[in-house]
Amino acid sequence: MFKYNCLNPIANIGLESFTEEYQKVENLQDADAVLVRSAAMHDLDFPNSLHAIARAGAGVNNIPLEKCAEKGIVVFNTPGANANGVKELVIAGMLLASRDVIGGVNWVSTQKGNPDIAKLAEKTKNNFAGSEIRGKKLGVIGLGAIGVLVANAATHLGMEVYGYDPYVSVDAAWNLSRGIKHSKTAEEIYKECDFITIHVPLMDATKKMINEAAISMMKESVVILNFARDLLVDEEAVIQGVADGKIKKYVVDFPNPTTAGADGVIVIPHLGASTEESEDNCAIMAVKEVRDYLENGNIKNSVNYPACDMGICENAGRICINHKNIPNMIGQYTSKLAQFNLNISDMINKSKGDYAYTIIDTESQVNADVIKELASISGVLKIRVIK
Ligand SMILES: NC(=O)c1ccc[n+]([C@@H]2O[C@H](COP(=O)([O-])OP(=O)(O)OC[C@H]3O[C@@H](n4cnc5c(N)ncnc54)[C@H](O)[C@@H]3O)[C@@H](O)[C@H]2O)c1
Ligand SMILES: O=C(O)CC[C@@H](O)C(=O)O
Repeated sequence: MFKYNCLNPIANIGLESFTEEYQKVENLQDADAVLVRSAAMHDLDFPNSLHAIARAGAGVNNIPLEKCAEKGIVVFNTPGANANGVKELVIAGMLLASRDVIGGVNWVSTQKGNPDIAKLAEKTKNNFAGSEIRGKKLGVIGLGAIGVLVANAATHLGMEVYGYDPYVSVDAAWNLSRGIKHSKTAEEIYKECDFITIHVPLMDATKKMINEAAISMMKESVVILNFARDLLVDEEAVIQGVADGKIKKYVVDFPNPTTAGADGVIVIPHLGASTEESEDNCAIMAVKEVRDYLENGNIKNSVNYPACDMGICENAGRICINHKNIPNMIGQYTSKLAQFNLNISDMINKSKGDYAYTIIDTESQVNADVIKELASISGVLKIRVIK
């Protein structure tokens, strides 16, 4: 029996794909796996029983990835599963920044019961008039799952789109519409574009990437859209830019005391992925990843351990080892198994940065003594017997 804990509400359609072999537990300390959305996990203590954390979403800045890797806990996310939901809200954000729909709707609600509202609206509507996005230049920083969809959708709306991503994947590049201009520097985007949208992960290297220096290169009346993470932007500098008349609007999906209620800022309460479809997609993918890992030892879409897949075990035994990426680990495993006269029928070893993962299938079952011997090897972080 496997136990899982949910730190946030996870869509039922995903949880329903856990079999009767799984039990939901209320306490993380009892869990083999945790499902999470945006709950902050940095200050939590993780029990030795915990093998996996699945983020039903893309951003993993709420999870201590290194601390997890050190404990042999594999952290998964669900790449692309909520990208369409975010893309649609980014398009809405561009429209809301271009035309004062929010101001207009708010004005109408102040006229409740006014029999002359229709006539008054015709006189007043000019206050809420705006401009169109067709023909404007959009700069997309970060061409991953979301950035590619935003860039392609914007070209279909008649925008001239510039894309910047020094680490763009081959798949993402293939998926980009041909009309998108490839910017080799972020500066080109800052200097050229009327709308700038960022879709990069929050990491040390990207923190406050939109800062005073970046803003100073931007065009007058630029619109900045941030559906990635608030800490990517120096929001004090943005608010100053709005006050100076340089920035027309800042549209952001992450409310905080700096931006809530600030002039020229449209703050959305983190709704990018809050659609039925995105929540379902993320939950289904997260549960699938957890099940494949707990039941077969396979890793797909991990952010702190390498991808590693040996399918379903058809042999007598399977051992999975999370370990440091240092020399001679495989040599030590094979010689320990040889000491116990265990024949290896299949084996795979993959690494990612400082960490590595090995799956070993054996021709006979492994007993507790073998596991104790393997676990005693320096550099082994976690060891599991799947079969
Ligand atoms: N508002 C929401 O509800 C919501 C939903 C999903 C994701 N997000 C946020 O959006 C981010 C992006 O999501 P995604 O699914 O597109 O992720 P992704 O991993 O598919 O794409 C991120 C892209 O950013 C690029 N990148 C990294 N550093 C860069 C840099 N310095 N300059 C330019 N590009 C850089 C990467 O190469 C990658 O292509 C997530 O990390 C998350 O923080 C927010
Ligand atoms: O779970 C959510 O609602 C938000 C998810 C989003 O921020 C992400 O990074 O995927």
